[in-house]
Amino acid sequence: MIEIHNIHKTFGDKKVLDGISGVFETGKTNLLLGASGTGKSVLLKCIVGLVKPDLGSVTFDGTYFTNNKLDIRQEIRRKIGMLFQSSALFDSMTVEENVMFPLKMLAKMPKDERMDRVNFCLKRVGLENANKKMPSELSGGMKKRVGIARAIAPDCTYLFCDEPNSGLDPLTALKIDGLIKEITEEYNITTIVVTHDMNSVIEIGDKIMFLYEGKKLWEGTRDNILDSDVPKLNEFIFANRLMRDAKKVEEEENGSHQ
Ligand SMILES: Nc1ncnc2c1ncn2[C@@H]1O[C@H](COP(=O)(O)OP(=O)(O)OP(=O)(O)O)[C@@H](O)[C@H]1O
Repeated sequence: MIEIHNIHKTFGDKKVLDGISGVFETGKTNLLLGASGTGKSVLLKCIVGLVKPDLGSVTFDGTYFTNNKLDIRQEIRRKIGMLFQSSALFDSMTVEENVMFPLKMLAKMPKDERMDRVNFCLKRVGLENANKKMPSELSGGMKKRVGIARAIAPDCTYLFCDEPNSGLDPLTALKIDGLIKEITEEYNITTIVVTHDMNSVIEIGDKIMFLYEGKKLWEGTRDNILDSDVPKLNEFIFANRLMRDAKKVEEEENGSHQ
């Protein structure tokens, strides 16, 4: 479980995060949802320690992270896997070398054990025969899969995904979402996904935090998001025609039951 308390961040005179608190649960896919520029990525970076909040704290499974001693922060960082928007694979390395990379950096693991772990992770994401391929030979969806394999390779406890669906067709996006959710549940990790994709909300939103202009306006699950009474959230959701239709069906069904 990750807890954040009263996170503030300002760049120059622009307040980007304005006192955000909340809990991200273990074994669940926790979404940070909001329109472009609302501070989702900055909040994610504050949580992983890539950006220092001006005020506020982050706690990983009860261990205080922000401003703690370097060795404690490093210990927590070792348990974090990251999947970046662009997949961020090393273009000059094969798939196998990309997934091996964090194992070489972080773990004192014998070579054959490292290789077993790489093969295990590639198999888990459905890429068992791609070891020797170069990133340039892969489709967007395959690159995301390699990114996921690399993120989970060091046996992560926390998984952070920044817009994992960007640039993917809807069917591939669905598969990547499904894979993230499956892995989260299978290994009981705490996953945070930054997204503005309503499909992801409906497919994998176990817990959703909606941000607007640096503030948390709503928190809930995919089961109650269509019933929110927060105007800014409704504006965001029902900009999507399918969501408007879903709401209409729900209202008609409720009407017919009364
Ligand atoms: N290092 C930085 N220096 C100055 N401003 C920044 C920096 N990082 C982010 N910002 C600003 O903070 C605001 C929030 O950015 P952020 O990337 O968190 O938005 P977002 O909600 O993730 O949007 P998107 O969905 O488009 O990625 C933006 O106005 C952005 O320009």
